Amino acid sequence: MSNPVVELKGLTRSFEQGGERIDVLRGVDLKIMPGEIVALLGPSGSGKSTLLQAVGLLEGGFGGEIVIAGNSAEKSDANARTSLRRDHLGFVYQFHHLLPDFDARENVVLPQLVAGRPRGEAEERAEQLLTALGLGHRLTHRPSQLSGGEQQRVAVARGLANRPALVLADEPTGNLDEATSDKVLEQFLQLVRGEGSAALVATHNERLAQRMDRVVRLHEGVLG
Ligand SMILES: Nc1ncnc2c1ncn2[C@@H]1O[C@H](COP(=O)(O)OP(=O)(O)OP(=O)(O)O)[C@@H](O)[C@H]1O
Repeated sequence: MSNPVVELKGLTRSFEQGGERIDVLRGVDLKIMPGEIVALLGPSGSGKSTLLQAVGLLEGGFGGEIVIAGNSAEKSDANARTSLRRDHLGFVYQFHHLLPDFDARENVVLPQLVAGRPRGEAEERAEQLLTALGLGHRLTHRPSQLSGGEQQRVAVARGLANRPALVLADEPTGNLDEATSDKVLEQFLQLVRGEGSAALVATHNERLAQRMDRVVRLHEGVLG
């Protein structure tokens, strides 16, 4: 049997606020297998973003163990963690964070160049992903020339560009109206399934969560 793409064992995280300690994550256990799409539900402030930041290896300060594709993050130095992130993970945020001075295609090309892919191949991949998302006619538009839904679809293409084993998505459609949100999420799920990637998708939205393979709920610092 293959390795889980991510395994969390007893993950903890506390913050100090006004001299008071808040235990946000109190021992989170989670295992995601290749190709599995998991919805992470929980009310505002329950720690969904904090959990995604842990898995994304973007911040320290966590207790417990994070294993990405068989590699323990705790046992890796900063360079090895960067490689783990680059080789295995993709990110889609609620607000797209696209580079404003670059067009849609270039926003999807750049992370591939950083990962060492030749420009020609990177452009081909960017065009393929953007076309699959219905943006074949928007390749040379800059973010400011795109609608909110279009911007978010470019962010989806960028998150998938390097064929990550696991896509981490934090409220990927949270800033869109309901109809657009449904459409973008449907395209996101279809593309992730087609690519065979796994995904961990934080959302408040129970209805959208039901479209995924499995739902986990964050409540009082643990997953139920
Ligand atoms: N850097 C920080 N310093 C202090 N407290 C923090 C920090 N980051 C998060 N918190 C606290 O941790 C708790 C969980 O925050 P988090 O953003 O993970 O929740 P969330 O479930 O993603 O919420 P939302 O759905 O509103 O985005 C909140 O009470 C928040 O105030």
